[in-house]
Amino acid sequence: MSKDRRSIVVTVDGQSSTGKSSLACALANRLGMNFLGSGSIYRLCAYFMLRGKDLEAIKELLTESLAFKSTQGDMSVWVQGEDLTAKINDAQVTKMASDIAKDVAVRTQLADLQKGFQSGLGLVAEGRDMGTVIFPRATLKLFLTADVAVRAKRRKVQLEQMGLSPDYDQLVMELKARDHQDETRAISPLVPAKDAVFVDTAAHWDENLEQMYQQVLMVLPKQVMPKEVVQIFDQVRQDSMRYAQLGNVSDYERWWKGCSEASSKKFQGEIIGASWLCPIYVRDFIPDPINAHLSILQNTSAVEQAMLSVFIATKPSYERLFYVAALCGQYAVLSNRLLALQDIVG
Ligand SMILES: Nc1ncnc2c1ncn2[C@@H]1O[C@H](COP(=O)(O)OP(=O)(O)O)[C@@H](O)[C@H]1O
Ligand SMILES: Nc1ccn([C@@H]2O[C@H](COP(=O)(O)OP(=O)(O)O)[C@@H](O)[C@H]2O)c(=O)n1
Repeated sequence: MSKDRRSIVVTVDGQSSTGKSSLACALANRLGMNFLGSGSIYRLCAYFMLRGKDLEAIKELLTESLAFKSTQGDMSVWVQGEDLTAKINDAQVTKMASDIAKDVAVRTQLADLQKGFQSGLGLVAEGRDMGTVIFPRATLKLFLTADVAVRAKRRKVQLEQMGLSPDYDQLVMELKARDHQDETRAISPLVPAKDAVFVDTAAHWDENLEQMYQQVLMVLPKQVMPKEVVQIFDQVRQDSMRYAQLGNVSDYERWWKGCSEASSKKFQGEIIGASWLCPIYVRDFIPDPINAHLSILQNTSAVEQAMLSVFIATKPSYERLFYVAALCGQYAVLSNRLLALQDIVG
């Protein structure tokens, strides 16, 4: 069965403390998509079980009132309006979460809850089995890695910020033990999906986020665009690179004019309003507005960013939107007239 073009899911799997939840939550915000923190769901389940609640009641409670919030590089978890982030990160809940995660009844109930997050514009789902078990047909599967020493150091800082006092050596031992337990369990073990893209998160947080965002930009348009738009897009991409190398803008404009007229005829009525959207977004992505026209030609990923932004901003049907976005992309790459853009933006 082919992947459903309309359903965008980005999965972020990986070992403990590689940055799954904080990076995936920030990525979801940047993309304007829903976020699912499956690790927190296992932690909450353990937390409420320790307080005597049964699985059904926990599932109901979380379905009704679970919320994730992203705050400056960290993610917080709220249930019934209460921030439970620190409480679900203490050592007892952490160990219990990994223990109950081996239980098939727990996994089945929580799988239903997790799949329910797939609505709206798209979903970024974080956890250990998001790409392998819960969303095997995801649009993009990222798998985060980092050395255990790096992870333990980060986890120590994170827990200290929550008011806890962890010991570094103890954390290294716990991380290794939990990784081993998660990797070797019989159901849904922590393994990279066959089609996963690896991201080493040893780098700076912003750099990791940018890298993940660029991965989305690379796959998303092709995943959801109709074939004929993919062809247009590829052509724009190739030609823009060629012309950027040659520095020959006028030939490029001539080509675009013909192409644009043909597209306008083909998608008549579909492109209303599109011509002004793209310049606004491209302007936001280009750090040096004076040389924006050159940057656009030299940096084709700006076109992809523009397309994605238009997609996020307008939210109509994917088909229609990507006709618009592809044409916006052409416009951005080819128009090459900063004054005209400013005139349009006003
Ligand atoms: N470069 C980085 N990449 C990912 N996380 C980082 C980075 N630098 C610091 N961190 C911090 O590491 C901690 C662990 O990240 P978290 O998202 O909770 O990991 P996980 O969900 O994989 O256990 C967080 O406090 C996060 O802000
Ligand atoms: N999709 C998931 C997410 C978490 N889990 C379990 O839940 C525990 C806590 O997950 P977490 O993502 O909050 O843990 P960290 O990676 O933050 O250390 C893990 O040790 C796993 O055993 C899982 O089995 N499947």
